[in-house]
Amino acid sequence: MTTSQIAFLKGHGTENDFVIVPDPENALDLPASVVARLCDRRAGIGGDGLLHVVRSAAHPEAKAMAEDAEWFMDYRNSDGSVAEMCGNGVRVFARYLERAGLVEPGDLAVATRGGVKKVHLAKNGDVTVSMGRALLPADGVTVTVGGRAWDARNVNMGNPHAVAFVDDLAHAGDLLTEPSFAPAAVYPEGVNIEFVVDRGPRHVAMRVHERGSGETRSCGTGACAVAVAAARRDQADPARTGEPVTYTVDLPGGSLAITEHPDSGIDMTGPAVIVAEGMIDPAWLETPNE
Ligand SMILES: N[C@@H](CCC[C@H](N)C(=O)O)C(=O)O
Repeated sequence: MTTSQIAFLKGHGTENDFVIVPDPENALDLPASVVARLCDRRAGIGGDGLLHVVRSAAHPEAKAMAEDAEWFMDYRNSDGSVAEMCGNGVRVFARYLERAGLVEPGDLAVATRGGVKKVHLAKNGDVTVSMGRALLPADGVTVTVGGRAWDARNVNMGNPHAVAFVDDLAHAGDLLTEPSFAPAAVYPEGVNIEFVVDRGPRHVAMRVHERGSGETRSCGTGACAVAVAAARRDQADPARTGEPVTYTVDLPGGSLAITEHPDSGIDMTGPAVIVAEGMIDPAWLETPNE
């Protein structure tokens, strides 16, 4: 880690919160241990994850996308692990780019490990991300908490999800530990697990246990996975009906609107807010136990 001052910002999307570290030329060494310390809610800045803001051309994982998207979201979970995609993160990332004057307001593209995502920053503060298509592997998955078990739907939004429809969100328990899932081989890289109840027509509520972060107050890719699973359950698959379908997904931190189109994938709309900016104390960074 470098000893010079490092700028950071803090932001959130429906209370899925992130430490944002601008590093255009990819000059910082951010090992998992440093990310975990920065995301620590008591001894660090605190966040569900970290958004490392790097020019695509300067990052080996993003170089190939540099012509289509100038900026790469190098996303990390709060335990320091790498994830393919973060739906709330990409909205907050776009909000940061606009605020910093690094992109024009309106439409932009962001490179992620899950591919290039098109983003629209609306004047009312909402940000819409085109998330691409969901994959629906046919594996049967069971999620268990306490004595209860549910059949879950395997949905891949670039990152892996298991969606379980439950009678009561309280049945997910305290989510302080990861729910068990089987067979483990379906998710060799781990999984994000969503628990869902119905609230009304095309309206659901969910809780999530995120891989690498624990229970969070929102998960954008999770909300998309839930909307897709609900549409299949409700016989409203746009590829069959030819009509787009929109679900409102309530999460502990707010609501997201998820629209699945017959041929162009999934749009997710919700707020994205920058709440603070500051400098990381280099002395703190250099003394790992403080
Ligand atoms: N909160 C995110 C998802 C972040 C990544 C996830 N924990 C994983 O490891 O796949 C979102 O808003 O999508």
